[in-house]
Amino acid sequence: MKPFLYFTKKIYTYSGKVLLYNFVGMILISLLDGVGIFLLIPLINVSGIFEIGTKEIPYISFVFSFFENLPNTLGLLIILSIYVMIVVVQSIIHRHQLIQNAIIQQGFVHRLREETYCLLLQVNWGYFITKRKSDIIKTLTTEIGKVRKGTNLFIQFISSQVFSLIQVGVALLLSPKLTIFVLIFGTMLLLFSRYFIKKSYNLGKDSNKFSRVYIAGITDHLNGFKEIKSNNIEETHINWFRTLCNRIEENSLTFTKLKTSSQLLYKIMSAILIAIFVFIAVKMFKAQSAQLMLIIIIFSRLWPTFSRIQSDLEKLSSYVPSFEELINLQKQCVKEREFTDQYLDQDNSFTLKDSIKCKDVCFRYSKTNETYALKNVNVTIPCNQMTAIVGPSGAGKSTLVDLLMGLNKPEKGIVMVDGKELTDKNILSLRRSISYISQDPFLFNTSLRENFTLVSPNSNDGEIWEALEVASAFDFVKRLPQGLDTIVGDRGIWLSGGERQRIVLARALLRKPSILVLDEATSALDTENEFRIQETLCDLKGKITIIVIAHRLSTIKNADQVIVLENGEVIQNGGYKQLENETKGMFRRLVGEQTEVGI
Ligand SMILES: Nc1ncnc2c1ncn2[C@@H]1O[C@H](COP(=O)(O)OP(=O)(O)OP(=O)(O)O)[C@@H](O)[C@H]1O
Repeated sequence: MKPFLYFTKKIYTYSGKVLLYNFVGMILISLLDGVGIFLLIPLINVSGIFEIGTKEIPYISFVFSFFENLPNTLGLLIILSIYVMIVVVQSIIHRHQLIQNAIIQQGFVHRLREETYCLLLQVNWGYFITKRKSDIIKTLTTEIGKVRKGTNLFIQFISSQVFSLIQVGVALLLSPKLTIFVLIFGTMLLLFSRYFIKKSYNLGKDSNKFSRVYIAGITDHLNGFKEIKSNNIEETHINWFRTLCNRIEENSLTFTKLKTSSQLLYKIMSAILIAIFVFIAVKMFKAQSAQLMLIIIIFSRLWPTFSRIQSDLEKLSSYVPSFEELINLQKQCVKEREFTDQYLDQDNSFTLKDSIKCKDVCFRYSKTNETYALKNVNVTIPCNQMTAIVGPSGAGKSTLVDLLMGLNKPEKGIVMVDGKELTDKNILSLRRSISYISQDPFLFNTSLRENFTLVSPNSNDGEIWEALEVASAFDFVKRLPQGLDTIVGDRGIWLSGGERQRIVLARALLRKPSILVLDEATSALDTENEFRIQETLCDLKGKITIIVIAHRLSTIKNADQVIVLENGEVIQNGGYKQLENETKGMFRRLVGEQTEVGI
């Protein structure tokens, strides 16, 4: 119940009074439906199919006697006119209500998507890397869709409960004993149906689990498509897929069986009860036609209500896991939010004037993990110079860079920017002045031009070509038949690794950053292009601050400072030449190894 109230409150906050009008509309439609049914009694009387003694029907018998006193044809015409009017009014309200409902629902789901997506983009990096991307995609697509359906069903459910209450009230006026009898049996059956509701919830949970495994699996397989093809392991993946699809099919069939079983049970119970009741009424209490009519009307209107409640509750229960999943994601995002609103409007005109410093910095990815990724790190990155970070794989190079950019926060120690501690107050300004290129250069699946303008919206073609020139990408882009309009494929797959790296470098430079961070960003370049990039970086020295992580040491020959990391600790720090001359240092060993293998 709680998750539904949570989203109903949200839908009300979004739509306001329109939701209430819609709610009233739904009740009105049901009421008119009820009135239409009651019209049956005078209709039967007037049409002369058979005579119902309407005087025995309490409270409303005067309405029926009004028709009885009219000439037959006139009575019939009036009743049929009222019937047509009711249907027309009901249909108009229904149409209006459906349109309003669609507007509210679409707007609500739009809001919900946007809200969740914004929350997601505001979480801290540490939390994000613990989440599986496919799970997030699933919540943002499938689960939000189910939440929309579930919320709509819940609102309909509540409105039909209001109408049921009105029906019960009318039925109590007409025949209290009979109504109480129906209510007692109905409630007993509803209690009995707890089994079905619980089962539906569990099936809903299973269905969510299967869809999570399904989306995650497909994403993994598509990402590793080349590995699958080149290692000829398609069969293994097809088998995995087949087994999962079988389980999804089974889950869906089990749900249908459950739903139909409960409905079957209700229908059988309802037929047996009506039969018993009519038999007792006719044979033992010699009920008159009007009373019989009442029994049939009350049963036929009230009993399906219980059946509907039961089936709605089952459906709603199957949606609960989706509600829980979305609420959990939103709550986690709020908890893991990187900044509060007050820090989002930071001045973006930051330029590094002195240095970024790490003072006694310690960091580990999880508090439960004993190993620190960085231990007592003390380094200074001077402004407008080139600093290289080197070390064996897993030494902590990327972790250190993430800390310098404020993506990770130190567990102990501080990071200082121009003498001020890096906190929520200045982190965004710092990041706005950084251009970062990762180990795995990423391009959006669109044209080259759009890849530039998405990052730097005000740049024109001239500036883009300039940046391409600086990044040694001018010639190859010029040769492409579509030039800047070339589409690059998923993550830029239609370009070679080296071409991708040069485009990403050009894109980073186009932003005219104050700090340029390259995390293994030139590893795929050939010697000629690497040399040209080295020259570019050399030209940029003195104008911007450059931080380079590189395994290939030739890339960092021009570095002003080299920081050598091992097992999370800084083991050497100094100029390239200085460290090369330290005979016992790791750096000299690394240089030696690379010279030997000719890197
Ligand atoms: N998200 C993470 N969760 C847990 N541990 C991590 C995570 N990322 C990195 N680590 C661990 O932190 C240590 C440092 O990793 P980091 O990526 O900084 O190394 P690196 O020097 O950049 O390595 P490489 O040169 O291979 O990229 C490694 O032991 C790694 O296993």
